[in-house]
Amino acid sequence: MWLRRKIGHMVLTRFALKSRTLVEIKSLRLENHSSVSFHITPFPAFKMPKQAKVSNFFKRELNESISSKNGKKETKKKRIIVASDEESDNGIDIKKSMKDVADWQKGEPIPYSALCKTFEDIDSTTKRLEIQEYLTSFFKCVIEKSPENLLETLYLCLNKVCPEYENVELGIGESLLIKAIAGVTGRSPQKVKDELAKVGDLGKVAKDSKNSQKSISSMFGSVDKPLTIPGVFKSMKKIASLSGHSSQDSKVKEIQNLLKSCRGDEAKFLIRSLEGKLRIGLAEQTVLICLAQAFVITDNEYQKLTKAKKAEELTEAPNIIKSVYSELPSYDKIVPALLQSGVRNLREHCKLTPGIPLKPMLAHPTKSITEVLNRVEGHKFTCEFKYDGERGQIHKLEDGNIKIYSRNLEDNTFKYPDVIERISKAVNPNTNSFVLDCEVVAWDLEKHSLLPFQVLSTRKRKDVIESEIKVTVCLFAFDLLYLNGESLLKKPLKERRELLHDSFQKVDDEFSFAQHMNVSNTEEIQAFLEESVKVNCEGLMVKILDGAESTYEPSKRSRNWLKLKKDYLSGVGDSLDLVVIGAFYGRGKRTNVYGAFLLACYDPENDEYQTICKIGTGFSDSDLETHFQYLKEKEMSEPKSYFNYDKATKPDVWFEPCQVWEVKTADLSISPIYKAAIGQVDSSKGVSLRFPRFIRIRDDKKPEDATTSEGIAEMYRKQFNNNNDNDIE
Ligand SMILES: Nc1ncnc2c1ncn2[C@@H]1O[C@H](COP(=O)(O)OP(=O)(O)OP(=O)(O)O)[C@@H](O)[C@H]1O
Ligand SMILES: [Mg+2]
Ligand SMILES: [Mg+2]
Repeated sequence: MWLRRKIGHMVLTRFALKSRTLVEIKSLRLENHSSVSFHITPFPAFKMPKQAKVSNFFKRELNESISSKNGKKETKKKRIIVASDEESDNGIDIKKSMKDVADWQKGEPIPYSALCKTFEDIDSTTKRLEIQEYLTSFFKCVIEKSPENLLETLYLCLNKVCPEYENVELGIGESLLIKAIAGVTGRSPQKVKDELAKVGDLGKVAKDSKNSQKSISSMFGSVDKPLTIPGVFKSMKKIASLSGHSSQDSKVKEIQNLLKSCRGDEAKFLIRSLEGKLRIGLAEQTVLICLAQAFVITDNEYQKLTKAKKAEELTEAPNIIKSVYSELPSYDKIVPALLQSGVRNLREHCKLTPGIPLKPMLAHPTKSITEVLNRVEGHKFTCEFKYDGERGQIHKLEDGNIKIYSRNLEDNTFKYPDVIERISKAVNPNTNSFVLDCEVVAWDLEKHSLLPFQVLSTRKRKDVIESEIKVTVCLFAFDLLYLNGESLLKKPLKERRELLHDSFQKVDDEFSFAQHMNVSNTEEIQAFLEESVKVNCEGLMVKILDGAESTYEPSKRSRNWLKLKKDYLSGVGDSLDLVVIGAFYGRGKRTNVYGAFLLACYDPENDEYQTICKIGTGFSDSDLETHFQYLKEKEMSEPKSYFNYDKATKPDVWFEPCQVWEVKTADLSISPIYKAAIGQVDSSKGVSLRFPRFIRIRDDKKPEDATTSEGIAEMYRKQFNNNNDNDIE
C-alpha cells in the first residue's frame, strides 16, 4: 500500500494512532520538498505504544529508510533529520519539512536564497495558518543561528528599508526596472516589456530571462557570489536613499549588480521587492504574529510550560508586539530589545519616545446624532470642533529639538519651519519634553479666522523657507500624549486635557486649543455642530471623556472617538479615500488630459486593489491638468497582478498605485462589474459608488491607507440602518 504523506512526524504519528495499527515502512520516495510517499505494511504484532514512542519509531524508521537510499540521498536525508529534531508537543506546528532552508552555518550571514525559499513556500498556500507556520519556522532559525540578521530579514519580509518617519521610499518605477533587467539579460527593453505584457509580473519576467541566460554565463564561467540577506538589504537601502534625476543611472547599476548574482527564484522576489510589493499575501500583521511566536518558542523556558500555558503565551505575544509597535513604530528599536530580553519584557524596554512618531488614534464615522448618542450612552463625553486641516504630531525631544510628523508618520519638520519656530511661545515654563496631537489649519491673519483645507493644500511641501511662506497656519491642539518624560496614553482624556491646558497657552493667530463643549442632548449637539460649520470646521469629534474607554489608543479606529461631519444627513456619513489606478482619455474640452479615472479601494486581506468606480466629476480644469502632469509619469503598460477588475471597466491607461483621492458619493450600490468588497456583501458582486465626486488629493495617505474593502462593506450596510445604531463590526 502506497501512501502519500507530508513530511513531519506529527502527521505520521496521527496517522498511526488513527488507524490503531502501527505500520512498517518498507520503502520510501520523496515526491517534492514537502511530501513523501512510503510503502507500508501493517505491523500487527506490535503493541500500540504511547504517542511519543510512536513518533520516535517513525523518526528512526524514516531516517534509516532514507539513509539506505542512494543518489540524491544527502539533501533529502538532511530534511528528515532536521525534521525529526523537533519536539512534537510545541503548541505550534513548525514547518519541519521546510527547515532545510536553514542551510547555513550558525553565525554566517543568511543566504538570500533561504528567504526566497520561504517566500516561495508562503506563496504556495493561501491558508493563513500555513503561512504563519512557514514564516515562524524561518524566524526561529534566524533567531537561533544568525540573530544579527533578524532586523534585515524582518525588513525584507515587510518590504521596507527603514521606519516610515525616515521618509525613505523603496518603490522604484517600472521603466527603471525594465532597463536594469534588459541590461543584465541582454534583451532589449521592448522585449522585456512584451514579456511583461504576456506574463503580467515583472518579477517573473526577470527570473525567466535570468534563467534562460544563466546557461550562457555558466559557459563563460562567471561565478557571482551568492546573495545574502544583509547584502541585499544594504543595496536596497542604498537604492532607496539615492534621489534626484542624476541618481537614475546609479540605481540601475546597483540593481544590475544584484540581478547578476541572482539564482533560481531570487530575481523574482528581488524585483518585486524593488517594485514595492512582494505579492505573496503576507500582511504586516501576520509578520508581527510570526515574529512574536518565533521568540516565544525559542525561549528556553517555553519547553517547560504546560500545553495550556504555551497556547496562552503564543496568543499573548503578538498582542504585546502589536501594542508596543503602535507606540513605538520602529523595528530598529524593537528587534534589538526582543533579542536582548524577549517578548515578555518588551514593554519595559520600548516605550513611547519623543522623536519617534506613534500611529495616531483614528475616529469612527457616524451618520447621525442619534447614532452618536446611542454609542456614548452611559459615558461622560465631550464634543470638539473638527478642524479641517492636516494632522500634526509635535514632539519636543529631551534634547530640546522639535519635530512635527504627519498622520502617516512622515517627518514634516521641513514643511513647517514656522510652526517649529513659534511653538515655544505656547509652551509653559515647566513643560520640557512632550508629544502633542493637533490639527494644522490654514489661517486668515487679517480676519483671524479659519480657512478651508483647499488653501492649506496649496502650501509648499518640502524645504519651505520661512520668509517665503504664503499660507499661514494656526495650530489647534486636542490631545497630549507625553509630558516631561512620562507617557500619558493610559490616562483618561479628561486628565490628558487638563494637563494639555496646564502645559500650554494660547497664542493669538498661532496656537489654540480645540474648542470643546461637554454637551448632553440632541439639541445641544445640533447647536454646537452648526456653530462649528459656521467657522469653517468640518463638524464635530465626539469623544468619551472619562474612564477606561477614554485612553489614547494609538493606530486604532476607535469607537471612543466619533466623527460627525456636517454633511452627514445628505450622504453616507463620510467621504472615501480611494486610489487612482487607471484613466480614460478625454474628449472635447478634455482632449489633452485624462477625462475620467478608475478608482479602487484597498483590501488588506488579499493585498489587492479592488475597482470601485469610474469618476469624471468634481475636477476643475486645473485639477485635470495637475492630475495629467503627475499621473502620466506613472503610466504602466499592463495592470498589476494585484488589481482586481472586470474587463468591462478596463481603462485606456493603467497607473502604479501612487495617489489617494478623497471622494464623496451619493450612495453605494451592488455592481456586477466593480469589485470593491467582493464577497463581503454579495458572494460574486462588488460595491460601486453612485455619482462619485472628486474632493481633493490626500497627500497624507499612502495607497495602502485608502479606505478598505471592509470599510466599504460597512458603509454599504449602514445605508440601510440609518439613524439606528445597529453598527456592524
Ligand atoms: N478635535 C479633533 N480631534 C481629533 N481629530 C481632529 C480634531 N479636529 C480635526 N481632527 C482631524 O480629523 C481627522 C479625522 O477625521 P477625517 O475624516 O479627516 O479622517 P481622515 O484623515 O480622512 O482619516 P480616516 O479616513 O482615517 O478617518 C484626524 O485625523 C485629525 O486630523
Ligand atoms: Mg481631515
Ligand atoms: Mg476621511
